Amino acid sequence: MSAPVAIQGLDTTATTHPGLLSWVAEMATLTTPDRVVWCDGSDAEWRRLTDQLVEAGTLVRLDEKHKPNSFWARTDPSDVARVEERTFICSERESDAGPTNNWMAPHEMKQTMTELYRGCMRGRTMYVIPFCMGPLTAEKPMFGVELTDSAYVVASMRIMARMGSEVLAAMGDTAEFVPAMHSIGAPLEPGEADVAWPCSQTKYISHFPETREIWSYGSGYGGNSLLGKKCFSLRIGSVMGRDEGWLAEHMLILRLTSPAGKVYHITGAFPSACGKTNLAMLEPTIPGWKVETLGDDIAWMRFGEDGRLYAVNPEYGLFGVAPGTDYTTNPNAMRTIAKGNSLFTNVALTDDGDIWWEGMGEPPAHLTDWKGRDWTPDSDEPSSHPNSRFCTPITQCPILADAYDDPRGVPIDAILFGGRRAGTIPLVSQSRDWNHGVFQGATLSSETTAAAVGKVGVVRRDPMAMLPFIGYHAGDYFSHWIDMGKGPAGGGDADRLPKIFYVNWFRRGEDGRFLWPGFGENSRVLKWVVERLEGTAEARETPVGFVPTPEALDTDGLDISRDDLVAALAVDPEEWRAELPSINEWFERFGDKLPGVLWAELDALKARLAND
Ligand SMILES: Nc1nc2c(ncn2[C@@H]2O[C@H](COP(=O)(O)OP(=O)(O)OP(=O)(O)O)[C@@H](O)[C@H]2O)c(=O)[nH]1
Ligand SMILES: O=C([O-])CC(=O)C(=O)O
Ligand SMILES: [Mn+2]
Repeated sequence: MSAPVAIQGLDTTATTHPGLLSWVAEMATLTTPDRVVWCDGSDAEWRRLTDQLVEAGTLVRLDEKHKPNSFWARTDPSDVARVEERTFICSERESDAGPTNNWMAPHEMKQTMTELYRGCMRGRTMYVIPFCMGPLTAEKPMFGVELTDSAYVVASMRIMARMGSEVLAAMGDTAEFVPAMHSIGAPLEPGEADVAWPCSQTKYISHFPETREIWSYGSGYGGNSLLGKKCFSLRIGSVMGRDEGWLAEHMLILRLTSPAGKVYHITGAFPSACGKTNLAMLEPTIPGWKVETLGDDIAWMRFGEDGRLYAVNPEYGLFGVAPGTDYTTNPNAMRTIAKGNSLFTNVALTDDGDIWWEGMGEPPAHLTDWKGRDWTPDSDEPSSHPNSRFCTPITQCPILADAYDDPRGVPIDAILFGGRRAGTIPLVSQSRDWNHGVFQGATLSSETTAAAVGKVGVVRRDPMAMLPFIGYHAGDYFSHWIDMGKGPAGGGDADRLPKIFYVNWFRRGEDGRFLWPGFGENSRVLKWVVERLEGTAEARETPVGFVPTPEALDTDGLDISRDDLVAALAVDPEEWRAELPSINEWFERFGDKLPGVLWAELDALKARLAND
């Protein structure tokens, strides 16, 4: 094809990587932006972009005395969360996408989206964002390049991922990278005035697992547009992990130090808006225990030479749920954002240039709500969208662990699976062994939240909290988990594997109250977990695993009634028997792809419940 008509900035000296140059030229020719800008990740670039976004009305600068170098953003009211219905895994064969994903043939999707992309950046700038998920010092750095016509995406990516000149230089001329194409899908005709949050009603979030490409169209919102996050680190990452023998998971990573100075590392997979950020930054309420943060959303786990599983956080920032975040629930998140350099999306603005959301103490007498309207405590609707977010550098977290930048990661002692369930699931149970833990993960269930478009509060299976993020057939994903239990190259030692636990902070009493106080008090559960690793904590064996006796949990100084504690820990065979048909139905969806060991686990559970 002939060279594109002079698009300013295409003739870059920023890189001599031939594959990158030709891909950028191809996409610029297709989308016809006015200019192409190669992002360097500098402070000057951040200032330029945020000034421009303020000018355009997308951002409002917050008052320096509250939140320095920080901004308030409001999206289009239709563009507020991940769009699972519009998310596709475009593997060559439909059967490789499996029953939990939307599928379209790659050539068909590319044809459809090529027509959408044609001219879609007219009147706009195409930004080229070289990024790296995980430390640049990794043996094999995980490069990606995102092309986008959204300056908001560039600013957010600067917080969420290592990006810019340093990454481009490290890529050299030959590095492999994941091409991640993004457009908001809102071309501007000459003379046409822009809106504050341009986007399209037509949305596609497409993944091509075989060629490891991402094409996103129509949305500017978080998980739909910051393509290093869910799209690369989870959907494409899970495919890489399957092929290369590692795990890409929707997990927080924390370091826990006991009063005796013993160090443990724990990961936790809870569905979106079910407590990962809060647990990752937890402030223990029990004396002498210390938590340090390593990651709040994504963990890449590989075997080390010692046969242990090591976790790395591929991200560089926190994209946290705002409502409910406060000095009483998550003080470390509050301290992180207080340092500024953050973007706040779909929260409320105070009259003196700070942000506010539900759960942050007493509401001020007047606010501007996430839709830009006047808001008072008498208003009918909440001031902030339930999926409103703070986007803030993880390096500002006051309890960030020093191992955060270590490309080897940290050795994992325990994995927690968790969901949001009003009943049935006890506060914590320990799996009998690895395969039983995989069964707990594979049957994890949770009430839906506002993190994805759709009805909230519906119980659904969300295996390993990865339902919307597994980039291939979920049955094969379960097999991969079972195989990981055999250790590196199948020759592992079960003792070196992390132990698996299932938690539920969200069980409710008959009156609808949460039975367990949660947040910082979850340190009591973490304490029990590591005491189980040490073999010192009491548990009773139940049909669903080992559950603490009420005495085994440290409740010193905790304000909880004995009845609530017992109810939080209860395993009611009746409730569990009622759960079995839906587990059976769930497993049947995977046909012969469901590993036999998981059917065996279900049979064993049925047998234990029958005897109970
Ligand atoms: N009752 C109760 N609520 C909690 C607890 N931990 C978190 N929450 C609430 O759950 C919601 C989501 O918490 P987050 O920690 O942001 O969830 P997340 O898993 O990081 O969410 P994503 O960023 O969407 O993946 C917030 O409203 C919290 O206040 C807990 O221990 N108990
Ligand atoms: O992806 C997003 O938009 C936010 C997030 O972390 C999740 O939903 O799990
Ligand atoms: Mn998440």
